[in-house]
Amino acid sequence: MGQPDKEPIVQLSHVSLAYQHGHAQSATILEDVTLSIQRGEKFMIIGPSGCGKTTLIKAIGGFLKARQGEVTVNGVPVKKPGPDRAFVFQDFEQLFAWRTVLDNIVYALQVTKHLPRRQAIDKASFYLELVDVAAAADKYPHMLSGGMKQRAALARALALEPDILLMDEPFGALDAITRNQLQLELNTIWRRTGVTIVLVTHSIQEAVFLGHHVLVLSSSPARVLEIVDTSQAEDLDSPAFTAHSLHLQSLLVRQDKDLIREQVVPLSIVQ
Ligand SMILES: Nc1ncnc2c1ncn2[C@@H]1O[C@H](COP(=O)(O)OP(=O)(O)OP(=O)(O)O)[C@@H](O)[C@H]1O
Repeated sequence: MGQPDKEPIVQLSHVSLAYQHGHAQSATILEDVTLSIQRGEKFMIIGPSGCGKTTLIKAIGGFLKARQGEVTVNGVPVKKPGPDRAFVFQDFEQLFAWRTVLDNIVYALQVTKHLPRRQAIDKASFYLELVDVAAAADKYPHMLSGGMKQRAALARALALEPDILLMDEPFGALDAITRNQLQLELNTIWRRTGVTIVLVTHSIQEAVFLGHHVLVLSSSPARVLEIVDTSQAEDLDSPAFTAHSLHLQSLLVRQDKDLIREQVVPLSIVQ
């Protein structure tokens, strides 16, 4: 696996966060979270159900404001969402239902990057090819399988050419075979684009397979339990893969009964 640059692109410094509803505030969700994400790395986030994984990437995305501490991207404090950060969610219904796949991307490029239509079509077509969904360019979202919808959502996010791709359980609702294919393809896309990927997952195996680093959050309020270097554990049959998987499982064993149930035996990845 290639190594990311040794230069932080995202930094969280003592970030604490609660949800604000008018004058009322929720319980603390993130507590004193400090971490660095290197430019060009694949950074995975795991933790117990409901601990605050989505909250953390939304804070990086600029959708939530820290109550204490600071989130910076490229050294600049994050105040709001920006085109340097693109999201892919678990939900299959991320695309506009009334636009074709191609038009979904063209529209995003026109609104966000103010590209002329011809240029937007060329760029959209390039990224549809890259994620292998060009054949569906003229289809509407309801005509696509779940896997194709996720490919299209990924193409739209990549077409914005963000510095950071923020992915919230992007493969969580897919069948095992499609999920494995998309994991492999995400690695290929990452090699071709070098984009920094921050990905939330419930799967230890996915985290170890894809990640250079895996952040393990504690149960509520979420604190950093450990950041594990998994950059040498891409090979599913390797002792490193099994050792990291077991280590992560042991970290979570008292935190989340859903993760305890997950098998740590390496998946057979479909090539
Ligand atoms: N808008 C909101 N207002 C108040 N509380 C919220 C809001 N959104 C999320 N929460 C709470 O914040 C906590 C963390 O939620 P979050 O979605 O970040 O967790 P998660 O780890 O991503 O969850 P999951 O494992 O289910 O995907 C939960 O207790 C949740 O109920």
